[in-house]
Amino acid sequence: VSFNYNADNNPFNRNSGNAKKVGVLTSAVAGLNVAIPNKSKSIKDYQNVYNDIAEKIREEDEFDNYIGYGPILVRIAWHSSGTFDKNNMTGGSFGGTMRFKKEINDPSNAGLKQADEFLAPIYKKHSWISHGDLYTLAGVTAVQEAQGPKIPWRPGRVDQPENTTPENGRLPDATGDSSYVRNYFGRFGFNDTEIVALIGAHCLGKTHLENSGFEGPWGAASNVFSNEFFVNLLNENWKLQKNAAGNEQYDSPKGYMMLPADFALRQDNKFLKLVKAYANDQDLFFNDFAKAYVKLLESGIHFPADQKPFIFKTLDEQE
Ligand code: HEM
Repeated sequence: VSFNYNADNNPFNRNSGNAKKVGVLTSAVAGLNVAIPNKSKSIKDYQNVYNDIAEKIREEDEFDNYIGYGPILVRIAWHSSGTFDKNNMTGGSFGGTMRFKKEINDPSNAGLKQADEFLAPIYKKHSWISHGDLYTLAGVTAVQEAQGPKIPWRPGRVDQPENTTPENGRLPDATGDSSYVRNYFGRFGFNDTEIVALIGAHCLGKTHLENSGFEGPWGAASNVFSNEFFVNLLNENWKLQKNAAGNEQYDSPKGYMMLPADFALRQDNKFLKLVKAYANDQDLFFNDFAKAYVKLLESGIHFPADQKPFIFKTLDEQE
């Protein structure tokens, strides 16, 4: 693959017309955004950002009835990446466009302003970092600090102007069935393993009536990253019922919930096989999740071959 500065001859390049102005290197072949790591920054600088996010998660542990900010940071990292469309190479985490009103006000992003506000002082202190790097690094920090797997992470996303903000409506519909879910993630090029592993992130946090029209947590340990989502999906006694907003969700006697799109993983034989494998083997889940999450956060971005990923230490490992 060769790269050049002239984005104007690439019909798929969303920076067409202003790429020269903002100085972004783009791939003439694939339409990928090329990461430009800040040469004056080392892993130490990014570990400092990681530590500030991690310490703030610890300090503000009362958020959302003591679930804390971890889950909502994982969600903002995923939603800032989840706008990617490989068919026209638009959207994704590269441009940091979640910082603009149009994207943060997408009904699918309801509630994520709280994550943005949480990150504002971190950005103020480390204002050399791009928004795309900050949102994705926050998602990496949150998974690791919740005792999840190590997530190798690469910097170099570059803030893009407001007119590159993708249109609303690119995030998934929680009422979808298994073919909807498979088809939706096909837009990123994800296979069944990647799809099922990614949705296992629903071990974290909860749904909120005021955000999504659904209510309740997926399990008991909402701020610990584990395979509990899969264990509960298989073993709880689920009942489809209408919630207070009039939307159908699956509820269990223990007070857990599943979205129709979560439950779809039980209703398709190929998905179900993976659900069982992850319920039986947390290490397998951690391994597959880490790979798929990296791919999600890097959707639409080309990283130069010599750009080695950073692996951050957790706060516990630094004590
Ligand atoms: C079919 C795909 C998916 C659907 C339909 C879906 C839908 C939802 C919905 C409706 C909520 C509740 C939002 C609220 O009411 O506050 C939610 C929360 C969440 N989602 Fe997903 N999601 C999907 C995939 C993912 C993926 C791929 C990840 C991450 C890798 C993820 C991570 C989370 C997390 C951590 C929360 C909890 C946020 C909190 O506690 O505030 N989800 N999701």
